[in-house]
Amino acid sequence: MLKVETISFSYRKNKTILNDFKFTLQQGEHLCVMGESGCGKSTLLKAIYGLVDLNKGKIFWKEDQIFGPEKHLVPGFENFKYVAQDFDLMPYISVSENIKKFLSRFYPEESELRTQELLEVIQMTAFANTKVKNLSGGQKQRVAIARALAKEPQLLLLDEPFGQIDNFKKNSLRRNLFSYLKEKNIACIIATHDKNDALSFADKLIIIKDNKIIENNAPKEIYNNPKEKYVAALFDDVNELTINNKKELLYPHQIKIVENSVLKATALNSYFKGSYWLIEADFNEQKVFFNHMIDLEKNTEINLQFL
Ligand SMILES: Nc1ncnc2c1ncn2[C@@H]1O[C@H](COP(=O)(O)OP(=O)(O)OP(=O)(O)O)[C@@H](O)[C@H]1O
Repeated sequence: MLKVETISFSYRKNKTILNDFKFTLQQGEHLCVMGESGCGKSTLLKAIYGLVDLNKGKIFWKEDQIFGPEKHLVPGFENFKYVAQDFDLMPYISVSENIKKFLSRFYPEESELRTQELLEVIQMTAFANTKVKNLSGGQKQRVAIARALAKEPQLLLLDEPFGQIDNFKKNSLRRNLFSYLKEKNIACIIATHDKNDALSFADKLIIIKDNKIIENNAPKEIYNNPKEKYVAALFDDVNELTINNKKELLYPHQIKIVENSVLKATALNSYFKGSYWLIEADFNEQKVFFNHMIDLEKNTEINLQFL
C-alpha cells in the first residue's frame, strides 16, 4: 500500500509545487491525477518514484520509505516503474529487444513468451522487429509502457500515457492495459488531462488546484457533485449559471429544449459533435451550452429545462 504522508516540495525557494499532499492507495487500485497544466501532476509522480527530495513529509510503500536522490543514489524505487513523457527507449534496437532488455537472459523461452504477451497488451505485435527509431511518437509511448511492465512492478506511474495516441487506438489500448493491470493486481497512478482515463478506468481521482489536493474521491462522486467550475471543466464544457440568485453548475447534457417553459433563450451557434450538436445560446445575458439532436438557426427562440 502507498502512503503519501503530508508531503511538500518545491523546485525553488518560495514556489511550492506540492503543498501538504496526503493520500493512500491500495495494491491493485488505479488512481488518476487531474488538474490544469503546470499544477504539479508530473512532479507528484516524480516525488512518488523518488526522483526529488521532499521539503516535508514522507512516502511509504508498505513498510519501505521512499527516499529522493540525496539518500538513494540509484534513481527510482525498485518496486515501481515510471513512464515519463520522454520515453527513454533505445532507438537502434527493435521493439522486442527493447522489452527483452528488462527480462532475464537466462530464461530465453519465458522471456520470449512474456515479450509476446506484452506486445499483445500494447497492440504492437506487428512491429516486434521494427527499430524503435522508425516508430511514431504514439508507438514509442506504447513500447515504453510494455517495457515498464516487463518485470512486473507493484506500482506503475504513467505520465499522460495516451497523450500521443490517436482516438481510435486509444480506447482499445486503454481497455487492454487497465484490464491487464487489474488482472495482475498492479497498482497504477496516471497523470492525465483525459477525462476518459479517470471516469471509465480509475478507482480514485485526485484533483490538484493551486498546489493543493482539492478533491480525493471516486471519479463518479467528483463528476456528479463538482464543488466548483474548475473541477467540472476538467470533464466537459460546463455552465455556471445564476438561477434564483444561486450559482448552479450544469453540464451540457443537463439542459434540454422543451415546448414550454419560463426559461427563455436564444440560439447563437451550433457546433457539430458527431452524434449530437452542442448549442451555444443566450440565456438572460448568460452564455449556455447544451446538447441537442439537431442544429438550430441563429436567433431561434427556445424554451429550456434544467435537469
Ligand atoms: N525541473 C524543474 N525545475 C523547476 N521548475 C520545474 C521543473 N519541472 C517542473 N517545474 C515547474 O513545476 C510546476 C509543475 O510542473 P509539472 O510538470 O509537475 O506540471 P503538470 O501538472 O504535470 O503539467 P502538464 O499537465 O503541463 O504536464 C510548473 O510550474 C513547472 O514549470
